Amino acid sequence: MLRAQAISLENRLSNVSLDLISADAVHLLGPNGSGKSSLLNLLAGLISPHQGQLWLEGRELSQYAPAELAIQRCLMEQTQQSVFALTVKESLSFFCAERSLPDVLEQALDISPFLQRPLNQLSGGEQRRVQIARCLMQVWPAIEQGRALILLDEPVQGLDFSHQHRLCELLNELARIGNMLVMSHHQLNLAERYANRIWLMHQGQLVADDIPKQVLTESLLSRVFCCNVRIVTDTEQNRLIQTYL
Ligand SMILES: Nc1ncnc2c1ncn2[C@@H]1O[C@H](COP(=O)(O)OP(=O)(O)OP(=O)(O)O)[C@@H](O)[C@H]1O
Repeated sequence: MLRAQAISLENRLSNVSLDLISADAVHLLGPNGSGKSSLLNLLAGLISPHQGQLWLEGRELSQYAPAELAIQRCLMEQTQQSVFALTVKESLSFFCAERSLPDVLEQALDISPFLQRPLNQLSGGEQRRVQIARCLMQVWPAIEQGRALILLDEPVQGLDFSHQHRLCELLNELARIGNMLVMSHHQLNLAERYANRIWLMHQGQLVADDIPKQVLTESLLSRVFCCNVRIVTDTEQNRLIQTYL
């Protein structure tokens, strides 16, 4: 379990309290600048709150040694550029020692066709898929045991629709076996379909923490995103969220 109690970060986050439990698949939503990346960095233990406290499995997050955290929680940052001219394979082994790519990652992320190619010559979406694989492989033994904390900042950015769905299916499966997942993004319909809980940020505050049906409402989304939002239901009773100015 990960618990944040009244955490604040100067001018970025204000008085955020939340609990993340085993098997949670949380989608973190909110307008640009609302504090999503800041919150993920705090939950990862990369920065410390100016006020409030964070606990991971009952222990203060600040008490964990970096090496201890590195085998239990992973954070994929929104922008991550390789400074080395490595192939995809070299890049994966550089970050993940001798581990080979697990089959479930390969099935969802389709990386093997470009394993021998230089990372910096891949398309944006292909690079993103490698970045996700690298992040998950960092904590793969913990993931297999269902005790990892997986934090992903905009992992679907740049992915085509098929890979967006395949990634969300994979992540939900990892959550189902006990891992804790938080992923930020801007795709309301993905959150509706895949989140078991949504955290909605607005101006540095957590303004909603609930199941998709409670958070994804026309009135709340319109207010937070300053946009018109319409929710329609198709013939199979799926809710589809439309946005327009
Ligand atoms: N390192 C930093 N130091 C000071 N302020 C920062 C820093 N990084 C971000 N901010 C500010 O903190 C606020 C929250 O930024 P954050 O990156 O957390 O938002 P976000 O919700 O992830 O946005 P986006 O959807 O654009 O990625 C913004 O006003 C931003 O300008």
